[in-house]
Amino acid sequence: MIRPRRSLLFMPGSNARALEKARLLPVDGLILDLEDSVAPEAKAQARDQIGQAVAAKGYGRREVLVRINALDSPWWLDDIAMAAKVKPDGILVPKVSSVQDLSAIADRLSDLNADMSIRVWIMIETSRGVLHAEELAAQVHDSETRLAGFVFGPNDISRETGIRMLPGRTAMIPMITHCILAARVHGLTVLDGPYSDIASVDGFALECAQARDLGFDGKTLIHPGQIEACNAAFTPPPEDVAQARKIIAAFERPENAGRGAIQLDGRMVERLHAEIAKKTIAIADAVETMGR
Ligand SMILES: CC(C)(COP(=O)(O)OP(=O)(O)OC[C@H]1O[C@@H](n2cnc3c(N)ncnc32)[C@H](O)[C@@H]1OP(=O)(O)O)[C@@H](O)C(=O)NCCC(=O)NCCSC(=O)C[C@H](O)C(=O)O
Ligand SMILES: [Mg+2]
Repeated sequence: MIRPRRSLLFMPGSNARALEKARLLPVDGLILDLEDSVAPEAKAQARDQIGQAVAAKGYGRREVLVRINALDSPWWLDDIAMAAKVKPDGILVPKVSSVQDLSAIADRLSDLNADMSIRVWIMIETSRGVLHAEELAAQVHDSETRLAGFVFGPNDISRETGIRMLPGRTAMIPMITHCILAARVHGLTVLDGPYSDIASVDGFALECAQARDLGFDGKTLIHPGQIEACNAAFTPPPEDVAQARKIIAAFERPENAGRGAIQLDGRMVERLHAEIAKKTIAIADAVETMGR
């Protein structure tokens, strides 16, 4: 069954209250952060806190990822060792730019004898990472890499390139689309980065709708107030589900058995639309099963 990843909420590993609160939040996943939201002097305490929280296993069906520090930092080896021990669903590695980076992560996990259930997610948030996105995505075919998906990182992209983060993201769309295409070619999940203006309800709703329409599978969040709108944007609405069922039923009729294209309610529908319809239904069913 498809695992819905409409909403994954980042929270600083140093914030005990947030780690506790997350057990009840209606998100599809959590990203317990050791990187940018944790000050250097708080890294060790945050690592311990995340280790205890993950080991306690109170997050139900929510997918739990631990974002470790970047490979050029002094902390990533301790971070990954903690993750190997407490077994979250995955680690999220920031600023991955090359296949060599992915190999370094795989080698370290292997040296630690880490359970193969721990998947590797990478943030595409450097210019080199974007340029190498297809090569990186292709590594999913090497099971040793454990690669599960991409998370786009607009803040770091903006920092490195000078591209400004503006409503509508016009200047960033080419690189977003490049990453989504790379992910799709190799069957990876791809999640949008966070939206920082937590006070802007309308701006956030627009960005969620845009992320969905660009083809992202879901979006990462930074505040509980963003969950509901994000889930709503990435949940197929009942009318789309009803239409999807209608398309599938139409192609199952004996008179349409040999046809590639049919007319349904005044529109042309092809078998590729039946494939899309099946995915819509699978996501809707999975969301219903999760009960959110
Ligand atoms: C942005 C925040 C620092 C705001 O925190 P705060 O001022 O405390 O917010 P509120 O008073 O509105 O909080 C209300 C209650 O909600 C809880 N809360 C807040 N945020 C979270 C959260 N993320 N997860 C769980 N719970 C949260 C508060 O504890 C309050 O609870 P209560 O006490 O019961 O009232 C803060 O939201 C925050 O730290 N957000 C996450 C920041 C983060 O993780 N950043 C890193 C990821 S984004 C990134 O790195 C960029 C990316 O890499 C890129 O390059 O683009
Ligand atoms: Mg970043």
